[in-house]
Amino acid sequence: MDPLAENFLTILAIFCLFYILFYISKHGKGKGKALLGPRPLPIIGNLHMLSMLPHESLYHLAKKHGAIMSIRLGSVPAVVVSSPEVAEIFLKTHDVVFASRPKFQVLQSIYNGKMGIAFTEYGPYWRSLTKFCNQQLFTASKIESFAPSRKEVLTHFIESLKEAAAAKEVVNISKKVGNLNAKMILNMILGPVKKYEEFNLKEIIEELLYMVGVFNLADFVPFLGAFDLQDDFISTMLTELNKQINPNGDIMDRNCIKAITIDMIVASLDTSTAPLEWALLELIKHPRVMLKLQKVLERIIKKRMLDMVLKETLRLYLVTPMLLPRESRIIVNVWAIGRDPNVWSNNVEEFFPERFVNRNIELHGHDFKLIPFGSGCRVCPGRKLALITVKLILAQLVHCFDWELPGGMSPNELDMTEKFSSTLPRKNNLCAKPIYCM
Ligand code: HEM
Repeated sequence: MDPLAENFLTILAIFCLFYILFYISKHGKGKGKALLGPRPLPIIGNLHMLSMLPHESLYHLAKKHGAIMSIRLGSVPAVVVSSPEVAEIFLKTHDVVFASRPKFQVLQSIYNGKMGIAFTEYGPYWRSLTKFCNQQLFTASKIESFAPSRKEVLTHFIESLKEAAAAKEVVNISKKVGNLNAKMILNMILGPVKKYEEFNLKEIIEELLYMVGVFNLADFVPFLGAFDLQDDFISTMLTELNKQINPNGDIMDRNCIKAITIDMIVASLDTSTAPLEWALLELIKHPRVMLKLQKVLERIIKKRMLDMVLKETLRLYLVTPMLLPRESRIIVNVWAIGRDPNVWSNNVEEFFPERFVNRNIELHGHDFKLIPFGSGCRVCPGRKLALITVKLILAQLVHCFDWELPGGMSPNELDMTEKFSSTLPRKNNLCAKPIYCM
């Protein structure tokens, strides 16, 4: 971005931040008081107050200090947002001002100098790539054109579960569902599965999510040449190869296509698997909801209950509990918003999908009570694809099978511990015995 424009946006961001803080101190609960927050220590600021699950620590701090709270991450001041009203001010009213991402040095080498979408600063380059993705890759017709490929992968998956059911085997659902989801999505991004299986991409990506920065993906994924050129995302991007994408002279070159591909793969694999695991786990824990869902799936009116189960899962188990980082150090704690009793009533901790009956809350970032995909211009561009994949897999898992826990374990004994990685998965894999029920 032009340095002048960058400076201007920074000044504007600071101005808006002060305006918002002033507005809230005048009109909010703590009328007349300065912005509250826990007292920072020298050098480390409030870092000592954050546990391995920082969204939870921030949630408890916000209960004490308010829905907008100042903290210090070392010497860096940050503002933590924990209510739908304040989230709306940052993500809608002043969206563009807070839309940039911080620069992560370590990512420069991974992306080989050319960034993709997810970690790129807000500006003409990001806008052109996002526009291209929305208009060429994530269109309804493109997603629909992969329905037969999704169906084929799903049929194999169901067959393998049927075999496990016949043999009374316990299956590692986390792993199986992760592989299925990866196959569905990678088919769409890279082309036919056989080709990338050779590179063990799933494991490479998992490692990347943990150890961002220690390898160059291109070494492991001999770029492009290995893939069949069907109408997958890569071949669509290749139609633009070396073309100028905006009047600033940015070019869609190989590195740019590579960076978008890395973004899509990293952003899609575990993100879609985690909600599936959590949803199935909650359904096993709540046979009442499981039965209700199985019954409605037998009838035509299946969509609504499935939607409600998914919304309830995404309310309680946020894949990115604090969205992706924003340059101006705004932390929107969507995990805390999902547990706000003022929004969800006192049974916030309970898995109760029926709370969505007669509540017209959608998942696309317009309703700030539930924003698992973020909101505003940085909203997740893959959300429609993710919702289609997750619903399709969940419906099959529940419609075709009952699930029994191994070793006579009761649902209440299920381990609900979260693991803090970029996608907040369960700490331990979910294992259960499928019982074919068709
Ligand atoms: C259940 C699955 C998913 C969830 C919960 C999810 C959630 C999110 C969230 C919270 C953000 C950040 C929004 C913000 O900062 O305001 C994001 C960004 C992004 N997601 Fe997803 N995502 C999912 C699946 C996918 C899939 C399937 C793809 C692509 C194939 C994808 C591609 C991206 C990209 C490229 C970005 C960066 C957007 C930007 O910075 O402009 N996501 N996602």
